[in-house]
Formats: sequence, C-alpha cells, structure tokens
Amino acid sequence: MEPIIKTSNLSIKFGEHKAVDNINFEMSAKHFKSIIGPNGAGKTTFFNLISGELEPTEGDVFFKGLSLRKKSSVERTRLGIGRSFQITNVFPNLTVLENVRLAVQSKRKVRFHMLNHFLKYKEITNEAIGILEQVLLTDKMHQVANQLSHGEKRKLEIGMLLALDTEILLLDEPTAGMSLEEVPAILDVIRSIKERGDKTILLIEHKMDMIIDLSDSIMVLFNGALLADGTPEEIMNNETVQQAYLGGLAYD
Ligand SMILES: Nc1ncnc2c1ncn2[C@@H]1O[C@H](COP(=O)(O)OP(=O)(O)OP(=O)(O)O)[C@@H](O)[C@H]1O
Repeated sequence: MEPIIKTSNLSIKFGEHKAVDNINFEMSAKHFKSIIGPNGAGKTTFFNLISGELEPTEGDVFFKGLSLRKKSSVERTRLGIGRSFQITNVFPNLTVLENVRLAVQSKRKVRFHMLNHFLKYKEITNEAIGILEQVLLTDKMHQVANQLSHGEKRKLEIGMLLALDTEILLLDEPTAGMSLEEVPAILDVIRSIKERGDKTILLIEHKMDMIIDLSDSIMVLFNGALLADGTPEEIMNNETVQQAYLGGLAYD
C-alpha cells in the first residue's frame, strides 16, 4: 500500500550546517510514529519541512504520492497535513468554544466554499463542543483563552488542530512547559485520538514513557540524520541508539 506520507532525500542547510540531512522516511495511514533525538537533532526542522514552513535545500515530501515541493503550508493543511497551532495562534480574548468554532469554520470554508454561508451556526457549535469533549475542555468552554493554564492552552491547540480534521497530525512536544500534574491529561487526550483510529500521527516528544506507551514506531534523529527507525522495542534495544543517544540522556 502506498504510504500516506513519505520523504525522499529530504535535506536543509542553514549556512554550512545541515539541520536535516538526507532523510528518507515513510509512514502508512493510521500509524503512530514518534520522533526522538537530542536537542538540536533536527526534529522541529523536519516537521517544518513536512508542514511547509521551510523549503528543503534538497529532496521532497510526498503526500499520497503527490509532490509537495510547490505547496504552501496552507495548501498542505487543505490536503490533509495538520500541524498543532502554537499558543500564539489562539485568540486570547475569545472563549475556548469561540476559538474551536473558528477553526471548525475555517475547515468548512476550505471544504464547502459556497455552501458555507448556509451552514447553520448551531451545527458548527455542536461540532466544536464535540471536539472540546475529546480534548477534556468541556468545563472551560466559556472561559477566555488567556485565562487558561498552560496545559489547558495546549489542549486547546490540539482541539483547534482536530477541528481542521486533517488525516495527518503533527504534534510538536505537546507536553512542553507543562507541570507534572498536567501531563496525564494531555496523554489521555492523545491516547483517545489514537484509539479513535482515523488519524496518522507524528509526535515529537522528550518523555520516553509517553512515547513507548503510544507509539507504533519510533524514529531517532541525530545530527540531522535518521539514525534508526523501528518498533519501540527495537529502538530501545538498538546499540547504536543506546550509545549515541539514550545512554547519554536523562529523561524526566
Ligand atoms: N531558522 C534557522 N536558522 C539557523 N539555524 C537553525 C534554524 N532552525 C534550526 N536551526 C538549527 O538547526 C538545528 C536543528 O534544530 P531543531 O530545532 O530542528 O532541533 P530539535 O531536534 O527540534 O531540538 P529541540 O529538541 O531542542 O527542540 C539546530 O542546530 C538549530 O540551531
């Protein structure tokens, strides 16, 4: 079966530094893959190349066999590659529900064009409420976004991403900056998205217990290059990975 997403010799140089170095990777639909690697390994840059924030120096990304070389990040979202919004993309003075409703509306605009005007406000609201249930924010629905805790804002970001209803979700360190108490809730949210079974998920995370718990496979980046790609068990038992990376790092 054709992979849903694939990269071919994907590389980017910043000056003389190859931040992503000739990465060939592919994923089948509905797979959950995590990306690990030390700080500066190129994980976020790799995401930026897939989502279209950055243009590769060499190589290409393919979505269902289609070259994305000339596609902007907006076009890639429209095709089906969604990246979690940064907190800065959340409207701080709107409520949680209003933020998600806007994301639902933006997806419907993309999909239905002319019909958009005739869609009922209630239908959009109900869809937004369903998403808030999924990301465990129902009780915060009428709270203004800038009053949320950091962890709640991250859940809202994921909710806004789900509202776009893309086939692929790129999640860049969803637990970053969270207190220890906030982590289990985000883990539950991601697990429930996985269990629904309709999304292909790429996750960058530093929390190894979370990665092992969720991932079908793990890829390891090191100095911009793909060091290993395999099941969690294969990666944990891979000597090169242990020497180059796992042994030298303490995880929280
Ligand atoms: N826009 C840029 N201009 C110049 N160098 C950059 C740029 N973006 C990233 N880099 C460099 O590319 C390398 C990879 O950075 P990247 O942020 O992708 O790593 P990372 O694996 O996501 O790290 P972390 O785990 O710390 O988030 C680093 O050396 C970084 O300094």
